[in-house]
Amino acid sequence: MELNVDKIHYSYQENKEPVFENISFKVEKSEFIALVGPSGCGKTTLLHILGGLLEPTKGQVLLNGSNTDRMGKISLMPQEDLLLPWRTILENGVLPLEIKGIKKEEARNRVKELIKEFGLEGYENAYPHHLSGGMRQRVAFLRNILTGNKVILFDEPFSALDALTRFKMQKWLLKMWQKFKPTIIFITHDVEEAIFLSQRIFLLGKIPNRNIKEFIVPFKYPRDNDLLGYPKFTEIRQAILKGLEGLEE
Ligand SMILES: Nc1ncnc2c1ncn2[C@@H]1O[C@H](COP(=O)(O)OP(=O)(O)OP(=O)(O)O)[C@@H](O)[C@H]1O
Repeated sequence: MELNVDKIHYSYQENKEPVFENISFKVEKSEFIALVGPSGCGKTTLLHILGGLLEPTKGQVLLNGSNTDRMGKISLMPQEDLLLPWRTILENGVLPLEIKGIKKEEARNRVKELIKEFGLEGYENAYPHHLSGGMRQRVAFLRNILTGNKVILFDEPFSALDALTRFKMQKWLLKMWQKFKPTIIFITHDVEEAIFLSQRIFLLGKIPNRNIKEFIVPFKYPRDNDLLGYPKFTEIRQAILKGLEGLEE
C-alpha cells in the first residue's frame, strides 16, 4: 500500500505551538523508510497520525489514494511488544485470526507454519516471559503479518535489545520484509540502524524547521555487515549527523 501525506499540521492542544506544520511526503508500496530526528521533534506523533490513532489538525493522509479510516489497515509496533502474558506464543499468534473469525484449527495451523519461518520453533507452548526480547519482537511481528495489514509502523522496536541481538534482529527484519513485502516506516535514534535497514531516510526537523529532509540509501538487498565499512555508508552517516547537529543550533 502506498501512503501519501499531504500538508499535515498537528497540535496537541488548540492555540498551542504545533508539533509540526505542512509536512508532506509519499511512501511507495513495499518501501522501507527510516524516520530519524532529535528527541521531541514529533516522530512518534507522526507515526500515530499515520496509523490513525491521531487525526491531523490540518491536511490529510491518503492510503492508496483514499482518505479512509487507517486504523485496522496499518499496524503499529511499539518498543514494548504488547504480547498477552497469559497466552502462550501460539495463542498470542492466533489472536488476529480469531478476531477475523477464522476457525481455531485452521488458525493454529497457519500460525504453526509461520512460527517455524520466524525462528520460533519449539516455543509454541512457552509464555512470553520465557522468551528473550528479540524473540518476543518476532512474535509481535508475526502477529502483525497475520493481520494482513500491508503497512507496518515501527517505533524504536530494537532499542531495548543488546547490540548483538539487535544486529541479528535487523538482518532478520530485512529478510522478513523481503519475503512479505510490507511497506515499513521505522523510527530509530540510531543513524547506522537507519542506513543499514532502509531505502530512504526521513530526517524530521525541529521547531522552527519542522520539515523533512530526505536521504537516499542506494545499497542493494540482501545487506550484510560489510556495508558498514563502505565509504558511501560513512558519507551518508556524516550527512545525517550533520543534519541532526544543524537542528540543535
Ligand atoms: N499526549 C501529548 N500531549 C501533549 N503534548 C505531547 C503529547 N505527546 C507528545 N507531546 C509533545 O509533542 C512533541 C513531540 O513528541 P513526540 O513523542 O512525538 O516526539 P519524538 O520525536 O517521538 O520524541 P522521542 O524521540 O524523544 O521519542 C514533544 O514536545 C512532546 O512533549
